[in-house]
Amino acid sequence: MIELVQHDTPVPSRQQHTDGVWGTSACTPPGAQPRTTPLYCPPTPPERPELAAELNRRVIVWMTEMGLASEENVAGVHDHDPGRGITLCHPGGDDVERMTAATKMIIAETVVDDYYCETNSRRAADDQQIGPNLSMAQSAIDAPCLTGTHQAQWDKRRDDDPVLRAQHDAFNDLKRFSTPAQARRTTHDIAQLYLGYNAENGWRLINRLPPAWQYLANRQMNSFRPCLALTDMLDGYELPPELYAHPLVQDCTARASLIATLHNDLASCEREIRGPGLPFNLPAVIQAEEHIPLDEAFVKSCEIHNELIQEFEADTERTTSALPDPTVARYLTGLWAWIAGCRHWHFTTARHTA
Ligand SMILES: CC(C)=CCC/C(C)=C(\C)COP(=O)(O)OP(=O)(O)O
Ligand SMILES: [Mg+2]
Repeated sequence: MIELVQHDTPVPSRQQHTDGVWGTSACTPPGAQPRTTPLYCPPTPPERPELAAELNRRVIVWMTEMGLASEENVAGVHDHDPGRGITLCHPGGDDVERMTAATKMIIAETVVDDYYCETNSRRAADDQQIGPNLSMAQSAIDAPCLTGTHQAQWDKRRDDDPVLRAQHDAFNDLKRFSTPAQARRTTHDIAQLYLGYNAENGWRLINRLPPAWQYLANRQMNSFRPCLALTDMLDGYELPPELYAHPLVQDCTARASLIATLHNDLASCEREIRGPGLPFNLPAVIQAEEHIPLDEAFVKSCEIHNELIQEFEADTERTTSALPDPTVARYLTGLWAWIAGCRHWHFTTARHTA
């Protein structure tokens, strides 16, 4: 039985006034203490700052080799602090090489989002290449088998693009520590991730946010699943393919991935609502669907998170009862650890609190 504790989470009070001026909303009278709402999660894991700094140092060196170490991107690494994220989400992890490979994957998957999908300075406002770009990003980790001439053309295209080169190189590094089945897991999860990226773009093109049910179904794919599913590789064991593919384990992995990604939604929602383009996070979706203030939508989002985590408790108990193999319990403990670390990482990293 996992211990869940109440993490009092600050409720955003900022919301746009009718004249577009940001300020303290009427919900929080000046001088009042910020409102909080409970988020139920396992306890916060320990910090390992030296290891986190070493992982960040290593990935910045790697980004330089990939041609991705612009001043903005390096500053972004320090704000995002993926090295700290990996140490928090893998509290038992002690293999620096494996943890570096996992940190590279976070960078690689984030740059695909930043360069090919998000509304920002890296992407032309009229860019319509998300589909072809995501197809190439997937090919960079799931190589096409072409004729010699075409293969050479694809290899050159991949190597000429820092984003594609980063996918290819990070995945090759990950494969050094993965069984073929674990590597195939990652390939599949990232293809799903790109489906999620593409769906967001579809809503961006029509400038509409989806209803909450549809947003959450997509967020389960547009999620940290490629990271959570590395938990056995990082700890140097393998959940056997037939157990990983078991529907009960699949349900646990999917639900844990959604829960962890909602931590991103909650922690980043104010920044995203203030930023350019449609804000893709659960509070913004609920606010738009139910026509309620941001703070109420945020509280409802936390209630959905808490309901999901209760479901996840039931999922894991059902799964360990049905599948008594100790490797299953070890894997599920890794999913819980990812949830615990992800919450703390997101609510304390500069990327979301600045
Ligand atoms: C590292 C990884 C597998 C990410 C996949 C899902 C993803 C892009 C996020 C969880 C980030 O969410 P978002 O697009 O909201 O970005 P911010 O970090 O909030 O800017
Ligand atoms: Mg976000």
